[in-house]
Amino acid sequence: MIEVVCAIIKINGKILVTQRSEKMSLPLKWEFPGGKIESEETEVDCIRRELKEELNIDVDVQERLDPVVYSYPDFKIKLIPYVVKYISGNIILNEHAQYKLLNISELLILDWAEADIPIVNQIKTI
Ligand SMILES: Nc1nc2c([nH]c(=O)n2[C@@H]2O[C@H](COP(=O)(O)OP(=O)(O)OP(=O)(O)O)[C@@H](O)[C@H]2O)c(=O)[nH]1
Repeated sequence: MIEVVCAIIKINGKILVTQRSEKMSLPLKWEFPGGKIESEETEVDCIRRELKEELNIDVDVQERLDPVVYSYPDFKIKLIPYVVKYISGNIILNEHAQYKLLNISELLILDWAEADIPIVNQIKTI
Protein backbone atom coordinates (compact mmCIF):
# COMPACT_ATOMS: atom_id res chain seq x y z
CA MET A 1 0.00 0.00 0.00
CA ILE A 2 1.36 3.43 -0.87
CA GLU A 3 1.00 6.26 1.64
CA VAL A 4 0.16 9.62 0.13
CA VAL A 5 -0.48 12.93 1.87
CA CYS A 6 -2.69 15.52 0.27
CA ALA A 7 -3.46 19.11 1.15
CA ILE A 8 -6.75 20.94 1.40
CA ILE A 9 -5.33 24.39 0.78
CA LYS A 10 -7.39 27.31 2.03
CA ILE A 11 -6.87 30.63 0.24
CA ASN A 12 -9.20 33.51 1.12
CA GLY A 13 -12.08 31.20 1.99
CA LYS A 14 -11.69 29.02 -1.10
CA ILE A 15 -10.03 25.64 -1.62
CA LEU A 16 -7.28 25.11 -4.19
CA VAL A 17 -7.73 21.90 -6.19
CA THR A 18 -5.59 20.54 -9.04
CA GLN A 19 -6.19 18.44 -12.12
CA ARG A 20 -3.70 15.66 -12.91
CA SER A 21 -2.04 15.98 -16.32
CA GLU A 22 -2.56 13.55 -19.20
CA LYS A 23 0.88 12.07 -18.51
CA MET A 24 0.29 11.25 -14.83
CA SER A 25 -1.46 8.17 -13.47
CA LEU A 26 -5.23 8.77 -13.14
CA PRO A 27 -5.00 11.27 -16.02
CA LEU A 28 -7.17 14.40 -15.85
CA LYS A 29 -8.71 13.41 -12.52
CA TRP A 30 -9.01 16.13 -9.89
CA GLU A 31 -7.12 15.77 -6.62
CA PHE A 32 -5.74 17.62 -3.65
CA PRO A 33 -2.07 18.36 -4.30
CA GLY A 34 0.44 16.18 -2.47
CA GLY A 35 2.34 12.98 -3.03
CA LYS A 36 4.01 9.87 -1.71
CA ILE A 37 5.72 9.99 1.66
CA GLU A 38 9.44 9.31 1.29
CA SER A 39 11.35 7.18 3.77
CA GLU A 40 12.50 9.08 6.88
CA GLU A 41 10.05 11.87 6.11
CA THR A 42 7.17 12.98 8.38
CA GLU A 43 3.73 13.56 6.91
CA VAL A 44 4.00 17.28 7.56
CA ASP A 45 7.46 17.51 5.97
CA CYS A 46 6.07 15.66 2.96
CA ILE A 47 3.19 18.12 2.53
CA ARG A 48 5.53 21.10 2.74
CA ARG A 49 7.95 19.54 0.24
CA GLU A 50 5.27 18.51 -2.26
CA LEU A 51 3.49 21.87 -2.22
CA LYS A 52 6.77 23.65 -2.83
CA GLU A 53 7.68 21.25 -5.68
CA GLU A 54 4.27 21.10 -7.36
CA LEU A 55 2.93 24.61 -6.78
CA ASN A 56 5.79 26.78 -5.46
CA ILE A 57 3.85 27.74 -2.34
CA ASP A 58 4.48 27.76 1.40
CA VAL A 59 1.72 26.83 3.83
CA ASP A 60 0.85 26.61 7.49
CA VAL A 61 -0.17 23.01 8.25
CA GLN A 62 -3.26 23.09 10.49
CA GLU A 63 -5.23 19.87 10.90
CA ARG A 64 -5.03 16.18 10.00
CA LEU A 65 -8.34 14.71 8.78
CA ASP A 66 -9.32 11.03 8.67
CA PRO A 67 -7.21 8.98 6.21
CA VAL A 68 -8.92 7.05 3.42
CA VAL A 69 -7.84 3.58 2.31
CA TYR A 70 -8.86 2.82 -1.28
CA SER A 71 -8.04 0.02 -3.72
CA TYR A 72 -7.63 1.01 -7.35
CA PRO A 73 -7.49 -1.87 -9.85
CA ASP A 74 -3.67 -1.82 -9.84
CA PHE A 75 -2.67 -0.35 -6.47
CA LYS A 76 -3.90 0.36 -2.97
CA ILE A 77 -3.52 3.76 -1.38
CA LYS A 78 -3.72 5.29 2.09
CA LEU A 79 -4.55 8.93 1.43
CA ILE A 80 -3.90 11.21 4.40
CA PRO A 81 -5.50 14.66 4.17
CA TYR A 82 -4.27 17.79 5.94
CA VAL A 83 -5.98 21.16 6.07
CA VAL A 84 -3.40 23.85 5.36
CA LYS A 85 -3.47 27.62 5.05
CA TYR A 86 -1.74 29.35 2.15
CA ILE A 87 1.03 31.66 3.38
CA SER A 88 3.14 32.79 0.41
CA GLY A 89 4.49 32.13 -3.08
CA ASN A 90 3.12 32.73 -6.58
CA ILE A 91 1.33 29.62 -7.77
CA ILE A 92 3.36 27.90 -10.50
CA LEU A 93 2.00 24.61 -11.87
CA ASN A 94 5.02 22.35 -12.24
CA GLU A 95 3.12 19.08 -12.83
CA HIS A 96 -0.63 19.60 -13.04
CA ALA A 97 -2.82 20.49 -16.02
CA GLN A 98 -4.71 23.25 -14.19
CA TYR A 99 -5.96 24.41 -10.84
CA LYS A 100 -9.17 25.94 -9.55
CA LEU A 101 -10.10 27.92 -6.46
CA LEU A 102 -13.55 26.76 -5.40
CA ASN A 103 -16.04 27.11 -2.59
CA ILE A 104 -16.57 23.90 -0.62
CA SER A 105 -20.06 23.56 -2.12
CA GLU A 106 -18.59 23.53 -5.65
CA LEU A 107 -16.11 20.70 -5.07
CA LEU A 108 -18.44 17.78 -5.80
CA ILE A 109 -18.95 18.95 -9.39
CA LEU A 110 -15.42 17.81 -10.34
CA ASP A 111 -14.33 14.41 -11.69
CA TRP A 112 -12.32 13.34 -8.63
CA ALA A 113 -9.78 10.56 -8.21
CA GLU A 114 -11.95 7.92 -6.55
CA ALA A 115 -9.96 7.85 -3.31
CA ASP A 116 -10.66 11.54 -2.77
CA ILE A 117 -14.43 11.36 -2.67
CA PRO A 118 -14.69 10.52 1.06
CA ILE A 119 -12.33 13.44 1.73
CA VAL A 120 -14.50 15.84 -0.25
CA ASN A 121 -17.42 14.65 1.84
CA GLN A 122 -15.43 15.17 5.09
CA ILE A 123 -14.48 18.74 4.30
CA LYS A 124 -18.06 19.86 3.91
CA THR A 125 -17.84 20.25 7.70
CA ILE A 126 -14.51 22.10 8.11
N1 LIG B 1 -1.24 13.82 -4.71
C1 LIG B 1 -2.37 13.13 -4.71
N2 LIG B 1 -2.34 11.85 -5.16
C2 LIG B 1 -3.50 11.18 -5.14
C3 LIG B 1 -4.71 11.75 -4.68
N3 LIG B 1 -5.70 10.84 -4.81
C4 LIG B 1 -5.16 9.72 -5.35
O1 LIG B 1 -5.74 8.68 -5.60
N4 LIG B 1 -3.80 9.91 -5.55
C5 LIG B 1 -2.86 8.94 -6.09
O2 LIG B 1 -1.75 8.82 -5.25
C6 LIG B 1 -0.60 8.45 -6.00
C7 LIG B 1 0.63 9.20 -5.54
O3 LIG B 1 0.55 10.51 -5.89
P1 LIG B 1 1.76 11.30 -6.59
O4 LIG B 1 1.29 12.70 -6.74
O5 LIG B 1 3.03 11.02 -5.89
O6 LIG B 1 1.77 10.63 -7.98
P2 LIG B 1 2.95 10.37 -8.94
O7 LIG B 1 2.64 11.17 -10.15
O8 LIG B 1 4.26 10.50 -8.28
O9 LIG B 1 2.64 8.85 -9.15
P3 LIG B 1 3.12 7.97 -10.32
O10 LIG B 1 4.58 8.31 -10.48
O11 LIG B 1 2.83 6.58 -9.81
O12 LIG B 1 2.24 8.39 -11.47
C8 LIG B 1 -0.93 8.65 -7.46
O13 LIG B 1 -1.10 7.41 -8.06
C9 LIG B 1 -2.25 9.39 -7.41
O14 LIG B 1 -3.07 9.04 -8.47
C10 LIG B 1 -4.72 13.08 -4.21
O15 LIG B 1 -5.73 13.67 -3.79
N5 LIG B 1 -3.50 13.74 -4.24
